[in-house]
Amino acid sequence: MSDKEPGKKPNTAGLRGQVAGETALCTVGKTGAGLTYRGYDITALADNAQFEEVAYLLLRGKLPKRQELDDYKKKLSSLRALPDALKKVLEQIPKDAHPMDVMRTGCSMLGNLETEADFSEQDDKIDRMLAVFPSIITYWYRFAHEGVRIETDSDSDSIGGHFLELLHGKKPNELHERVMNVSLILYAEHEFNASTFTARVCASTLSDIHSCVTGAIGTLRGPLHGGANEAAMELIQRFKTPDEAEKGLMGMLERKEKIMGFGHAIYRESDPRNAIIKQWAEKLSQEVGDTVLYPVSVRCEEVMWREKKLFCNADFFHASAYHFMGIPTELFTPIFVMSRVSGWTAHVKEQRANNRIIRPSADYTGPDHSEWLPIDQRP
Ligand SMILES: CC(=O)SCCNC(=O)CCNC(=O)[C@H](O)C(C)(C)COP(=O)(O)OP(=O)(O)OC[C@H]1O[C@@H](n2cnc3c(N)ncnc32)[C@H](O)[C@@H]1OP(=O)(O)O
Ligand SMILES: O=C([O-])CC(=O)C(=O)O
Repeated sequence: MSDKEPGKKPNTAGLRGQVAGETALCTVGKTGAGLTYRGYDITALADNAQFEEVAYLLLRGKLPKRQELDDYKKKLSSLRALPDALKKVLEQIPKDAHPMDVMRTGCSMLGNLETEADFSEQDDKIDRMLAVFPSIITYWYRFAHEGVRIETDSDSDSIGGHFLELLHGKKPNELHERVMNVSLILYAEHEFNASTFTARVCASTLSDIHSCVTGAIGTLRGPLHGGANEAAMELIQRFKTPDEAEKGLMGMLERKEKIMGFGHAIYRESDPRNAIIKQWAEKLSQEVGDTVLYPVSVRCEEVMWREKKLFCNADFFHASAYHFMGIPTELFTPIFVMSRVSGWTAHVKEQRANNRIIRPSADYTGPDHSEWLPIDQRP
């Protein structure tokens, strides 16, 4: 049922439709605009930009010139090493831990070792997180699963290429590096989504940058938000053919189950990131000779639109795209973190620059007055 029906009171649960602040970073679902970062259309960015260029745009307020981008990438490449104390902590985390919990702990530990003493340090702390997050997740993953202590530098000058190189122990091919770059751009920023709002609430108390990002990681972890890309993978892997997928989805819809990777809190007809990642998923599917996952994903998309007018969000085709590049499913959401840390921290900077503590009100629904009873007289 649409909230827009005449006479129907809008459903504002989940703060839907409420303006909770200002931002110059991003528009989501604005009529005719789709998704923009500082006014740049997401398609133009995904077609032309490097992720580091987009991070610079979000964090420094303008696209870098050639020399500025070269310097920025050099700086990020120089910040990839893990402190020994952080390696020790990562080595304690069990193999069956969720990698998002590893990211959360990794970020928090980094905040203990390299604390932001003063907001004047924020840009350096942010650059460090952008540079070191791929090292945190791949160091833990390969230590926990293969028992190796990897070196965390690589020849790759891009964050996406660097991640793949550390994960697989070899340089990625051009297509994979390109897709990682596009993926990181698509996930970089999305206005007042739940994890970004978490970061801003934390920032509004004048807390430190690692606390803001640690809280945001915890919020992104849930399957209704970033965790949906992993859940989407689990879904599509259940089906061996498109017909099986159709039957399976129809059953799930009948049982009123949530289908992960579909729907959105703000977009109503499509998520502009989907068309972009879908094209790349198709290219990757051809590269690996896949005849199952991509056609199954396409059928899921058709069925969900036909039955419920629900469309794929950014997460759905990311699942098969990442899978085709040999990325383990449980690392999908940490990749989202490696990207969204740019958006989160750009929002923290924006909040700090014009701050008032975020403290909304609640409609009280409890009893009017409760009479105190001593403990042994309580019913
Ligand atoms: C990068 C990202 O974070 S994108 C989001 C990733 N999350 C997912 O993919 C999880 C699956 N999707 C969902 O749970 C939801 O669509 C959300 C959380 C993204 C948005 O939630 P809401 O804003 O509450 O959705 P919305 O108001 O559009 O829901 C309308 C109706 O469609 C249903 N619906 C929405 N998405 C789905 C879905 N994926 N599967 C089945 N039904 C759905 C809702 O249950 C609701 O039904 P109701 O009116 O009977 O209660
Ligand atoms: O905007 C949202 O609610 C969720 C989302 O798509 C994102 O954070 O990328």
